[in-house]
Amino acid sequence: MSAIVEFDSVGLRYGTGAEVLRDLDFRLAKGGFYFLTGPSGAGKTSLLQLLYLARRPTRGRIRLFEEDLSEAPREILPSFRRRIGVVFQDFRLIRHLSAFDNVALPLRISGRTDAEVEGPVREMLAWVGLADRASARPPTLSGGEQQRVAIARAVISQPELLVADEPTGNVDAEMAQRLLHLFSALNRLGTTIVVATHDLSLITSTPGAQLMRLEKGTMADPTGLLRHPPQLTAGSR
Ligand SMILES: Nc1ncnc2c1ncn2[C@@H]1O[C@H](COP(=O)(O)OP(=O)(O)OP(=O)(O)O)[C@@H](O)[C@H]1O
Repeated sequence: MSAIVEFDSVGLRYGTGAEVLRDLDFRLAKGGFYFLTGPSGAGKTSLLQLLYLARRPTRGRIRLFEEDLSEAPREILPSFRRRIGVVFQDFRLIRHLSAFDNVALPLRISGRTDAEVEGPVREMLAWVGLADRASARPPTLSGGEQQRVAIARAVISQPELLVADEPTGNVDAEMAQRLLHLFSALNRLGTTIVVATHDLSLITSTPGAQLMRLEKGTMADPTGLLRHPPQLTAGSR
């Protein structure tokens, strides 16, 4: 089985509190599209933070990109993080950079020249409906506009794994569908997608996507599909 993510008996606690994630055992297939749902406080953001290596589990093992990273030295984590695109719930845009420069950042970090960055960034800003806001700085953008910049930044470098925390929470239904098309297009190019959302319309309009549901820190997996996902390849749906 080709898994991009494997959780084995994973638990997470903050400080000395009770575990907020418990006994997580699941695999995500390379090239899959997953929605993560569950009530507020169920642990969705915490689980995503484990996925994009912002936290380490307090118990169990996590394999990502076929490497066991549970106890990997901190110095090697940035090289893995660069393979992951993240849409944070609170956007985390760089305030003093324009929308254009925020979106360009991952490409510049990977060594692209200004000439190579220009076209893709303009195209991506146009796709998320912000062609005319390229030079605006985040504090002058609305919440929905900031969210779209954050999404553009996360997908621009076609990461192997995209992790998005409520990525359509601040946009209207039409824009939410448009952003979902962007995720689906990225998925067809091979990116594995994990989206935490409460928005059922996103889930029902994405055929082939799988649903993960967290309840009080544990994963419901009644069909067993998360432990034994079917083989998926890019473009298979
Ligand atoms: N930094 C932290 N320190 C201590 N407890 C935390 C921290 N972050 C989250 N928690 C607790 O962990 C539990 C899970 O929170 P988490 O934010 O992961 O849930 P969620 O499902 O994403 O919720 P929501 O849908 O409201 O965003 C909650 O009980 C929360 O209070």
